[in-house]
Amino acid sequence: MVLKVYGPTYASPKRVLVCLIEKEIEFETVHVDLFKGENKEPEFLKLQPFGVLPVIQDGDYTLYESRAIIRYYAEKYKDQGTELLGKTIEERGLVEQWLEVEAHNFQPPIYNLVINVLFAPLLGAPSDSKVIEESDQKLEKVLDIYEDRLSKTKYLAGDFFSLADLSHLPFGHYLVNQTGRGNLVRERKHVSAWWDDISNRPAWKKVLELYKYPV
Ligand SMILES: N[C@@H](CCC(=O)N[C@@H](CS(=O)(=O)O)C(=O)NCC(=O)O)C(=O)O
Repeated sequence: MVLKVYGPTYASPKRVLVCLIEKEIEFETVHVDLFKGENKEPEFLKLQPFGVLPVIQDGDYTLYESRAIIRYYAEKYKDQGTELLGKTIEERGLVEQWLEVEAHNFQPPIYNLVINVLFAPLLGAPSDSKVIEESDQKLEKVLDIYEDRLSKTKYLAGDFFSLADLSHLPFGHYLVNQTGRGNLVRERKHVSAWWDDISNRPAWKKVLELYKYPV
């Protein structure tokens, strides 16, 4: 049975897809239409009770939460494809640290901008200007910390590409290309060079080619 990834056009499922391609793991995708509410259907909720994407089915093994899924496959296929977890426990610690930073400091403000700058106007919903302003301010501070870190090491966990860098791709793509705030990256020399490096990796370009973002 081939691994099934439910999504796949949305940002968090793309985090899983790019990891599977880097690890040279075969998979199929199952489209779930969020705009039609298919993620709230009883059948889907049996797989993912929180009603969000992605979820994977690998034989009789089911897993959700994109960062849990990429950690699982990066470990399970440690010796296949791109090495993504570092070579020592100290490097692994830094990979985990920056994975958490991405989840708790990088993605949330970008998610708020995607909802309020990108989706709200499309759906005829009101945008929250206070949330937009707070998200811009939070991102400035976060990216200043990234600029300092990336002035010392080529990648976030060290001088090697890892799961931590990979995890930034789906929402970094929104930030740089679709929120009108790409300048926040471009104004920071090391962050800009890092973004160009990781977003030009063949695996990510393949994800963008095969699975278009919904907007
Ligand atoms: N922490 C979850 C977040 C999943 C999530 O919020 N997915 C969004 C799609 S995306 O924002 O990641 O592109 C979703 O399904 N949203 C549907 C909904 O919120 O009803 C993960 O990383 O898997």
